[in-house]
Amino acid sequence: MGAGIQVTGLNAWYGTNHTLHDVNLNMPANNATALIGPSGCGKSTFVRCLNRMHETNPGARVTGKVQIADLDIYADLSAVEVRRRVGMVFQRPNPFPTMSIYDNVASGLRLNGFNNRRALDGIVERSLKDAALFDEVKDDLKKKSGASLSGGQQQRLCIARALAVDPEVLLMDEPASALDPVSTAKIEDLIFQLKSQYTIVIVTHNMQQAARVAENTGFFLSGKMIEFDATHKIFTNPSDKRTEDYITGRFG
Ligand SMILES: Nc1ncnc2c1ncn2[C@@H]1O[C@H](COP(=O)(O)OP(=O)(O)OP(=O)(O)O)[C@@H](O)[C@H]1O
Repeated sequence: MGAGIQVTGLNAWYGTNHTLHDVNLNMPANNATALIGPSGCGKSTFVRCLNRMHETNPGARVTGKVQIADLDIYADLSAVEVRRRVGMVFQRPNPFPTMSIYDNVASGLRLNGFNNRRALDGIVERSLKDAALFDEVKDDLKKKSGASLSGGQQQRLCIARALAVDPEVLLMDEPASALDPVSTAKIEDLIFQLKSQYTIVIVTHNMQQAARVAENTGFFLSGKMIEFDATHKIFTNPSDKRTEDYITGRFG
């Protein structure tokens, strides 16, 4: 099951560059939340604070609180435990190119010391099915490398790899922006299905995509969360003039 995410007073810096300013946000479990806003407003930085990746940048700093279910991810869990619970998919599909499809999906579990072959077979199959890729690759699991797949298939492979360790949250940073329209539609369908099992946070520049997949949408500007509300409200009747200017294309 997915877990809700509660962010309170979150600030983030790269060195002296204060990038996120006092962000407060409540993302319900088993929903998709879309994050929109102009380039450089801090969307990626924000999602990287949700799985403690931000702190891997030299000189980077985070203050405030991020709770997943009832656990404070900075106080109660190690970074490794957080990344087990919070999977991430990036803009460019990044499968391990020389590993087989099977080994790509199994990689996270093996890294955690999980080696039961029969159980691994079951998890790899389930993860590929959940990522809507199994039928396309089932005859080549151990024969083909991750790099031999199309871009859209590679992105679904990366989703399967993220799902294999059974996370509660899936972060997706512009997961379809490098894909063609057919592959994009598949990823959007997938997000819809995955919501029943995971809480999804998706960064997107595509407002139609946000409207299609997300129950709630947050609008970032200059590192601040300007408005967070039901997606239909954000796109039809936003409360803040700056949100309205952005969604109507008056700036950005
Ligand atoms: N590794 C880094 N080191 C220093 N500054 C960074 C780093 N990554 C991002 N920044 C800065 O942090 C700010 C927010 O960037 P971020 O990538 O979070 O924005 P974004 O909204 O995701 O942008 P885009 O939509 O273009 O991906 C920008 O000013 C950016 O220059």
